[in-house]
Amino acid sequence: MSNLMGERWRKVTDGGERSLIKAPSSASISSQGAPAAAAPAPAPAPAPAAPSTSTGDLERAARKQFQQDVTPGFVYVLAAFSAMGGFLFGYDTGVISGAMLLLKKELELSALWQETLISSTVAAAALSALLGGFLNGLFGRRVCILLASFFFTVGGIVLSTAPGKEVLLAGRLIVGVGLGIACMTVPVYIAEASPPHLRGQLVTVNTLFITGGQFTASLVDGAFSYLQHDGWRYMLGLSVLPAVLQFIGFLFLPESPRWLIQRGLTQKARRVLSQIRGNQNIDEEYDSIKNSLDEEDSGGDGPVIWRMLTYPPTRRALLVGCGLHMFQQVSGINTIMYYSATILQMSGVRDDKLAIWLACLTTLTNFLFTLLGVWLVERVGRRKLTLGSILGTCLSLSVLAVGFLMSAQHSPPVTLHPTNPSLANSTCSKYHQCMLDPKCGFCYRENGSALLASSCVPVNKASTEHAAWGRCSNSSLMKDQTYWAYNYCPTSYSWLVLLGLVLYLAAFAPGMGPMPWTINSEIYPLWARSTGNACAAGVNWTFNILVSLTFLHLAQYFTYYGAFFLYSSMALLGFFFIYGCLPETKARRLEEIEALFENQLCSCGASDSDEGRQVEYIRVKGSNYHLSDNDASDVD
Ligand SMILES: O[C@H]1[C@H](O)[C@@H](O)[C@H](O)[C@@H](O)[C@H]1O
Repeated sequence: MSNLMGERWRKVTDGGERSLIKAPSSASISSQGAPAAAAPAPAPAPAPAAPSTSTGDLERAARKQFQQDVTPGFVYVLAAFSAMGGFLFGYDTGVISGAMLLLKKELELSALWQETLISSTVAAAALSALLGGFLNGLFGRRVCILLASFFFTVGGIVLSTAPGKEVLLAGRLIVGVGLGIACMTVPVYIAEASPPHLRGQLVTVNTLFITGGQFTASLVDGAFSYLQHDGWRYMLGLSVLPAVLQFIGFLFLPESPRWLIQRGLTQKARRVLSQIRGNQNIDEEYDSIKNSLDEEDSGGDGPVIWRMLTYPPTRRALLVGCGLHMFQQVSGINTIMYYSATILQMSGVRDDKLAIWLACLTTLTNFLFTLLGVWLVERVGRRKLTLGSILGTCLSLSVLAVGFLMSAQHSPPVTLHPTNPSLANSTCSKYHQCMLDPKCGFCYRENGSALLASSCVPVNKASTEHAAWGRCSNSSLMKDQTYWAYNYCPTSYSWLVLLGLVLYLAAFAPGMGPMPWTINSEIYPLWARSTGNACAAGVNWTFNILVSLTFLHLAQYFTYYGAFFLYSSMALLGFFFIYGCLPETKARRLEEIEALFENQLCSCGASDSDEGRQVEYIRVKGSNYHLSDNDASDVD
């Protein structure tokens, strides 16, 4: 279990074999591989002895040199083709909201069918992400990505040609299976093919493509919303194009070198490594992967998930990985994306078409701030980026909640009680002010900033765009500055809600959006990587569905501001979790990262101050020693 020390082997040019790899923090040194709970408080790392300093310098110089070598363009092509999986993820999850507006009219879908069509994809994705872990280990990353693009293609064709809702459901399920496999495989494949100094950036590009897919979906939704008949077929079917492109691309792209080495296909692995590293010397990287596999102690026999749970470093990594995905979802990103149209309506955008186009602004903002994340990830590191992001997310959610609270407290009063026989039975008649009640809407006239003749009326069950009866029941009656507000109330605090929305996206998108995917792709040792990512992706989709299905009920029983305060408290909890448990993985080789989880969870905050500190190990006649424990003359 020598890699418990974070120790790895390097071949040096003079033919001697020396290990002088930095350990993650002083804590892991003091424990010397002993169970972390028993480890004393970490002592400051002693200064390395002279001989190792020079070799350490060599090591650093070599690493710097490696980073300065021009990275071959091939790795970018590989990342871009892989990230098309991310694009399809974003497109297929994003496009359905616009398609549903047309579908429900054309196929006369009940609320239950609408919900089923939307959530079936997410549920299928949750299950197939778990299955993807198994497929990844068995067939490799490349085959899994090919499989995912095949599912996306078939799903897209089925959806665009569906004669009825049952076939539509089948299409959505097929797309969901593709989604689950792609979302867990793509980050792993990119991480395994990237050089360490670019890994964070290239894996984060995958999330950039997710948000790019969501943005494209909102544009396509906007464009085809004018095509009332069959517009949804184009919306749902367009995803076939990138899926086919990815499939063709992957016929020519190589398998992950790390998976090949794990399967014993070493010659092939060397060939692939040379191909993706261009003219660089691959011996060092090859040896490091090979040695880490040879030294790997996967905690005994049994299914991988069992071995992960019974081996403390992987158990901790799994907890961190799944926790990150859980906090990503419970801080409400998908509610915000879904709810942005309403937020915009609250701010006075009443025209439906305009609201659709403005919703593109939300997805564009998400995309642009994810781009900021791509830029920041290798500069500030994963830990600081995620911490800053979740703190900002927590604060902006509070701004949103306060915005909703103020709007509720200054809700416009009901001034007109129209007489209608059905009114007597309706809960809407009991309200004295505009209320967010799924059964009622607010019909009013506006004169400048004054609201006149305002009444609370039941919503038309067939279309929430109109009231069940009265002035707001028909567009032709709604002249003379008469408006129908459903799901929102006219308010003068809409600016606060809008500010909260923009701040939220600016804070969430660079960190909490991409980092759970990026970090999960790098924290597990090779033997546990597919399973770890599969579980984490499963957690992501499970909480995604939980949060989106509960939002409306939450809002109903808990009020809108209550729901956002709840998300904000979740984000605060997430901040403490990340502060305590997430170590920095920036610029480390994948093979070094396991060592970061040797210490007890929730000791990572302490390692902030250790950043940049280099502690070196040497291999001495078959044993591991910290250099300071021994006479430097023992060194081989
Ligand atoms: O990382 C992504 C991204 O941030 C998306 O915008 C969001 O919709 C997904 O649920 C999430 O996993």
